[in-house]
Amino acid sequence: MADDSSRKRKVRGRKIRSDRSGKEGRRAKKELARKASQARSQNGDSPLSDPEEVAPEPFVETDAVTSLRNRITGWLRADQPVHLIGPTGCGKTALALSAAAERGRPVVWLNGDEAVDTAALVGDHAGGERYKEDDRFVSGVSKQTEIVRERWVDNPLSVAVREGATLVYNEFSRSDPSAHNVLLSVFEEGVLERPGKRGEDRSIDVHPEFRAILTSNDVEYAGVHEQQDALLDRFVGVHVDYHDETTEREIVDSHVDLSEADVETIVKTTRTLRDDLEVVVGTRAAITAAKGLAVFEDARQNGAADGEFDDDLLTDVFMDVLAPKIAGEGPDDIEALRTQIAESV
Ligand SMILES: Nc1ncnc2c1ncn2[C@@H]1O[C@H](COP(=O)(O)OP(=O)(O)OP(=O)(O)O)[C@@H](O)[C@H]1O
Repeated sequence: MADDSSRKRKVRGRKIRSDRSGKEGRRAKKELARKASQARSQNGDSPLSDPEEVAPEPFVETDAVTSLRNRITGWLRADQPVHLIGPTGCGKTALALSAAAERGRPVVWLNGDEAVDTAALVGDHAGGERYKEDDRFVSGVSKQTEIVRERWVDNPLSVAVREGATLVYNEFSRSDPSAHNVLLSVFEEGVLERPGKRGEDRSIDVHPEFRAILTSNDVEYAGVHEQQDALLDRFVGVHVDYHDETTEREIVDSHVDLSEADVETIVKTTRTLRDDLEVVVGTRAAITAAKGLAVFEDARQNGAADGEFDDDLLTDVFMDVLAPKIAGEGPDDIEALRTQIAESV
């Protein structure tokens, strides 16, 4: 990505909020409150969130970030589900939530994992509701019958399609692909089937404002299921790579209290490690390293200027940050990683 610092523009979190002020915002808020309380009374605990609450904070916008987010919101306006694909920790979730917040519709958040099946997406029977009915046959003689009525609870996908929310389905490729069969008819026919639900309202018509943003790491990363082509074909795929160096500096700077020179060194080191190492070194790694370096008192040699960290400590910090990525490997691999980091630092 080009490093275009001359045209850079930075906006911190609250900007989304101030842009959305005024009448339209108030109306949207009222509708949200109504929807949220409706869904809560039906479901007990609603998965709907206020878009302002999900807006990531801090959120740095440079031209590169803004243009990516505009692509996402543009495709959503064109009624296309968007699949954000990119390496771990490059900023997919932040972009997805920022785009979802920008729409101003309620947001439903879902996290993919092995345990997600169709019922977890759509809904399930949550036991029976018991009540007693009195039958009076003859005056003075009564019979009580216990009735058990099945109680259905909608899960996030059903709530999202019914309420016209923006669904943010994070790491969706971690879920079993068969759980996603119900999504095909959502995107193709505008109908959500609720398998297991009996009666006329077994299916829900998808609200015209329903939109979906899905994120996933590139398929080569371990532990990820390959999803069915029929589903992937229905998404627009936006590839998100690591941000340019200026953007990455702005992002790290927004998360920690360090000088510009310190942040510059940390980001440069991160980017060198990204090129040199086989493990994934995302922006999250840079932020975590910066958080450590901000508190370790022995981070600098005596008299060192801003941006100059003690090499051994810098190695230790990046080692700690990246070690989880080789968890389970033998001592040789751990040592090899340390040597590589020390050389890059
Ligand atoms: N524009 C931004 N402004 C501020 N912080 C950001 C921005 N983009 C990303 N970040 C931060 O960078 C880190 C990684 O971002 P994020 O979690 O969105 O990445 P991801 O690609 O979704 O990661 P994963 O694949 O692990 O879910 C987070 O700490 C996030 O807060």
